[in-house]
Amino acid sequence: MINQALIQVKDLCKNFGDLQVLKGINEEIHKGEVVSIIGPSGSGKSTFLRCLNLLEEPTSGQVIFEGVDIAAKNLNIDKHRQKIGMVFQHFNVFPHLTVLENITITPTLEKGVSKAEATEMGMRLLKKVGLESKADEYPRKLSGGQKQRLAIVRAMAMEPDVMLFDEPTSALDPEMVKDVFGGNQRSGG
Ligand SMILES: Nc1ncnc2c1ncn2[C@@H]1O[C@H](COP(=O)(O)OP(=O)(O)OP(=O)(O)O)[C@@H](O)[C@H]1O
Repeated sequence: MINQALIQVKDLCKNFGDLQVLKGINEEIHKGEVVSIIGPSGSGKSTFLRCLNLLEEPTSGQVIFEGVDIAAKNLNIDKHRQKIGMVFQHFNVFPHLTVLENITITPTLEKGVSKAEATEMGMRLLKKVGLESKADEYPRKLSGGQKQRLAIVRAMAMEPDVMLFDEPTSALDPEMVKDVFGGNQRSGG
């Protein structure tokens, strides 16, 4: 299909008990777009992102990813999640693995990439974000911004179709985002 949206969100609602957090969201996101979701604390930004990879189950509505409804019974949710890189609010890097191992572990375990190939890709990604000299350090020795960059390249190592950042955009260095991802930027409230 020509110009099909990568992600289509249709009338998405999410309640936690009596609390209505998402009240009928409609949105389309296309390949190459960089979209920011802006809103007050507690307004549902994380909940929205988590609905996109079914970390939260929507109360109603649909999320269509690459033309497939992610709630479809026959959808392989693990395969779906592999296509979506997620950078969590507190970066969630593995403290017991080195910086390089943080990047190589998932592609080798989940995608069958060889250790040598994963290492080569890991070093390439670390170079891209200026962390190649930290490859053999443990994350506790990294600054907050460096941990963030590690979390980003770790997600990118799975070569996802989409990257979701569940963190304040103010914490993201716009130049770095542009450099690493390119793409068109768009903000949505
Ligand atoms: N698992 C849950 N159970 C019950 N309530 C929840 C749950 N997760 C989130 N909420 C509530 O849903 C609302 C939206 O939370 P969410 O984390 O999506 O907000 P946010 O916009 O990402 O906030 P912040 O900017 O502070 O990170 C909040 O009132 C929160 O307390």
